[in-house]
Amino acid sequence: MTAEILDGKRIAAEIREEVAQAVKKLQLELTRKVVPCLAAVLVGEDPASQVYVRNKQRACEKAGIEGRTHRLPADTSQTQLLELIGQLNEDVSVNGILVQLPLPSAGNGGAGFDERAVLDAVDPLKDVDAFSPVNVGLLMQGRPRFLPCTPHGIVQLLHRCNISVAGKHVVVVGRSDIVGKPMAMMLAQRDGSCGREVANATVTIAHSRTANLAEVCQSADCLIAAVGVPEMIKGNMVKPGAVVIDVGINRVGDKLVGDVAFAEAAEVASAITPVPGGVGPLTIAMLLHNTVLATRLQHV
Ligand SMILES: NC(=O)C1=CN([C@@H]2O[C@H](COP(=O)(O)OP(=O)(O)OC[C@H]3O[C@@H](n4cnc5c(N)ncnc54)[C@H](OP(=O)(O)O)[C@@H]3O)[C@@H](O)[C@H]2O)C=CC1
Ligand SMILES: Nc1nc(=O)c2c([nH]1)NC[C@@H]1CN(c3ccc(C(=O)N[C@@H](CCC(=O)O)C(=O)O)cc3)C=[N+]21
Repeated sequence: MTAEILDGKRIAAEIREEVAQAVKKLQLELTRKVVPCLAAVLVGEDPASQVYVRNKQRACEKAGIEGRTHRLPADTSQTQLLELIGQLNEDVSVNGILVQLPLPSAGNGGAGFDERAVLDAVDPLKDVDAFSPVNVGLLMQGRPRFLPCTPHGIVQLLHRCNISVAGKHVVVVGRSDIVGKPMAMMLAQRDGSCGREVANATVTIAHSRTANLAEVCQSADCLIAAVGVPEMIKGNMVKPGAVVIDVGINRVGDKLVGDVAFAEAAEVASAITPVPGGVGPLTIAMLLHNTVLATRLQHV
């Protein structure tokens, strides 16, 4: 193996420590004691979400943030879910709201959800995922309030590993609202609003309809895989010396694997993120960061 392993876990710990300091600093600025509070809403039993919720709760506690998880059964109705979000919006002790995606689809006891309507209901000032239309719009315009956690984590990882993508070709495989789309937008920014050092990339977005995906990937100086298909990016799709960022979290048997065939890709790449211990921990660190930012917006 030749590639440098980019230690997301270590960098996430560094960021979490900074967040813990930011919590203390905020508390010194305020006259009455405020403990930042993140409310997560988990409907049903999506496995990637379960991992996330578990790790998030621990990380909150360590950073001096209160984590509350609202677990709802898969057959919860849209109205009930919207009612809970309404309560969390009103509750001044709640600073950040996160609705775990994906919401259960119709069939497993429930009628399914209108995901868009649910995300629209979250108060934009508490929208620590940055999924609400206001926050997506602000990001598109290059004046973000909250940056979405996973892409922001990747920006931080690149920056803190001294990897610049300015002028380079980045291929993002995946165009979801949660990872691929905002990732592509952030890396193409000209003005440093999403992290100066990593902006100015030339970005290609690839997806399930991309023709010649292997060739497109081979042309990437930096390849970011956010697909949700275990180990679909093979070693021969990676350009020698490329930086490979694996966003995928796939449970295969009792193991977590990424979207990249790690061992093969690590033979070719100059640097690569592992799964676990890569992007996942950074997502959580940036969520904590956003929770403190939200608390500041609401109190200062
Ligand atoms: N590490 C972390 O912190 C996080 C990890 N994840 C993980 O990242 C992965 C992606 O998540 P998410 O973005 O939400 O996933 P989605 O399922 O929402 O999106 C997947 C994207 O990949 C594309 N795609 C699917 N199959 C192929 C294929 N064979 N070839 C090319 N493109 C393909 C889809 O294309 P099309 O649009 O055409 O359907 C779609 O754009 C998952 O494993 C998820 O668990 C997610 C969030 C955070
Ligand atoms: N509204 C919403 N926002 C999200 O950001 C969101 C979501 N819904 N739904 C699910 C996906 C998935 N996701 C993960 C983030 C971190 C880990 C994580 O910490 N992974 C560890 C796993 C360690 C382990 O427990 O084995 C790692 O990669 O090292 C996992 C999964 C966020 N997501």
